[in-house]
Amino acid sequence: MPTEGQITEPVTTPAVPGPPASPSAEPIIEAVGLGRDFVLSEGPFLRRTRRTVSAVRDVTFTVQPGEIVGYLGPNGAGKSSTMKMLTGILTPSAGSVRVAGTNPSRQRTRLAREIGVVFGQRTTLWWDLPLRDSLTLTRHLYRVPADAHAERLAELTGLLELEPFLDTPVRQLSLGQRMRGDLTAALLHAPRLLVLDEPTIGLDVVSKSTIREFLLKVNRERGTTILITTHDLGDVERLCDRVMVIDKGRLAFDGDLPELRATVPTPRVLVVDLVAPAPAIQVSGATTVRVEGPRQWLELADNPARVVAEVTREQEVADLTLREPDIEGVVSALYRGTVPADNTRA
Ligand SMILES: Nc1ncnc2c1ncn2[C@@H]1O[C@H](COP(=O)(O)OP(=O)(O)OP(=O)(O)O)[C@@H](O)[C@H]1O
Repeated sequence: MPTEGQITEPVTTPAVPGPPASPSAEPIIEAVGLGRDFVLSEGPFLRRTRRTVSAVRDVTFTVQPGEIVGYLGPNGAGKSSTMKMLTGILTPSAGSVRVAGTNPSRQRTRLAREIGVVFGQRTTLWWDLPLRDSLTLTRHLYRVPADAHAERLAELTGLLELEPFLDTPVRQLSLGQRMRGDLTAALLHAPRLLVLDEPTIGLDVVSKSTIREFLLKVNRERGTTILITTHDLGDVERLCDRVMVIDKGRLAFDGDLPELRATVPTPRVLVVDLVAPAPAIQVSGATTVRVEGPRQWLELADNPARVVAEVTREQEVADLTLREPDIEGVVSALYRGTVPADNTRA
């Protein structure tokens, strides 16, 4: 079904994918002071008032070729509005954006050669056609040469295990199968940039894992840059070199996962399994925060090696696990606004 993200004009495409990105390359995305307002009419007829909602405000960032960047934020934060500006669906109200050397809203056809877009909640495939026919139509839309199409389709079919359902109408595919089809359609013209809006939404753990591993492979082997919005922090942990967090339209964080963890003082936790239940362990440099039978949880304020040495010297230990700060806790603290909004690179 055509969606607002679907490309409706035929475009030409190079026959072979470009080489992996070099570190000195130009940014593939460059947003400077990007903003988007919506004017809403509210209230009863004849007494309508106009209100302006700033969905995106003064957002500045660059993405380099070959990066995998997560674009996170709570509901209504401005993620989709940003994605729509990057893909040319919306025109910015303020600032500027360049994507793959184009002005997205003015050069949609040129941009379409360079990017692939997947919206997890919608499909760009033809609902009533078998997946194979849908992908053939995509080939014509992008004017991919037949031999290059056959080669890429074979490669993507192998990687995403599409063979068993290539001849099934799209409407009969499971969500996970459809998503694999959508990813194939988005990549058949070998774009340099893949923009993904919630690509794992509603999928089971196996399908999520298949898609994550596939995306990593595409990034590593083809150098495809990936920008992904997701509410699934498993996607972030497995895929993203870098995350940006947007909140109330503004960029609240831009950095890598260790930097993100460091924004919230969440201690590391040592989980100790004793051979038998015992009173709460007392060691310097750690606080026992929970005891359940033989298992105890110690929040570390000190070097784990020193605490582990002391615990094992004084207790009969069956097993030990060191848990890094939970990324989910860090992100929800950011969403709640308990972290100062000055953690951006821009
Ligand atoms: N077409 C529109 N008209 C009016 N307001 C809009 C429009 N699109 C978005 N908004 C408003 O802009 C703000 C940001 O919305 P946006 O869809 O970009 O958020 P989001 O981060 O993608 O949210 P979600 O995670 O729920 O998809 C919200 O307040 C939303 O109501």
